[in-house]
Amino acid sequence: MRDSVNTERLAFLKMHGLGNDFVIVDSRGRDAVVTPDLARKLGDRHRGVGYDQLAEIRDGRDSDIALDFWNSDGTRAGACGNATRCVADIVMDAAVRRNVTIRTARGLLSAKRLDDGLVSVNMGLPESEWDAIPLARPVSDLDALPLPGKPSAVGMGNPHCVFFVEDADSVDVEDRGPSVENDPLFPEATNVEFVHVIDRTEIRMRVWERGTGITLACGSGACAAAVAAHRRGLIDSAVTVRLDGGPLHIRIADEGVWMTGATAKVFEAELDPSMWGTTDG
Ligand SMILES: N[C@H](CCC[C@H](N)C(=O)O)C(=O)O
Repeated sequence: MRDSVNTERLAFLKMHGLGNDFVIVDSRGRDAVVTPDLARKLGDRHRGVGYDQLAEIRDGRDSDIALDFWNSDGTRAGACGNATRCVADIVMDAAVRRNVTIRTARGLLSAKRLDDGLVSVNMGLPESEWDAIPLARPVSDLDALPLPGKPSAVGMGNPHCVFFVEDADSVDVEDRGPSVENDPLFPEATNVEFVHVIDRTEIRMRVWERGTGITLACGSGACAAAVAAHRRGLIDSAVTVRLDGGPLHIRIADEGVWMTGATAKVFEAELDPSMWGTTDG
């Protein structure tokens, strides 16, 4: 019963990966506490804490831990690469280990600590069928969607629509993002990436995230952009994706798409009881 936890203070951790920022709630050993209502309240940068995604850590059954992801508008996300790296970071630290397995809606992911301290996660294989991404109907070519600009569709456990543009820095992301996010071609809406290729090992990307808006980085989006660029023959299998918040290193391998980058702890705090445990409609 959620009412029974109404007077408790809810501990959380704030972290970010390249400015893609997260609230992390550890619900191991108890029932899940995050609801759409709580996710929205915490996601409010004025009246709550503010985050791009909320990650709730759950007990793993066939894995070390499980993770649920929420967007700041209270919707769920099937994948979140940067939050996965952040949580992997603290879980590996606490257990004095250099690897961890994580069950997500997307499947079983594995993460590891590299010698330079960066955290690497295998985000799994991209979805390549229209109904797995998902799209609303079959298309003849995932790399030439029937939308202006002929973007690519990539599923990384969540949907991505990748536009190849002349100059990602001159795209009005706030203007173009929302209409693509909600285009009927994407029955569950989509994340939207604008990408230009610098050379075969480097691309520049800016992102509009489903359920959140502009963010400084998007890990699954960086994977999707690399997959789309690779499918088009524009890059090698290892590439640095230059995001507004910094670089992510992506390597497309037979076993999945590896994503590597920095993670940072910001603060730990407790949420006032008045913020949560209230009705969810
Ligand atoms: N920032 C996240 C992606 C969030 C995707 C979410 N906005 C969705 O609804 O799919 C990442 O690092 O992968």
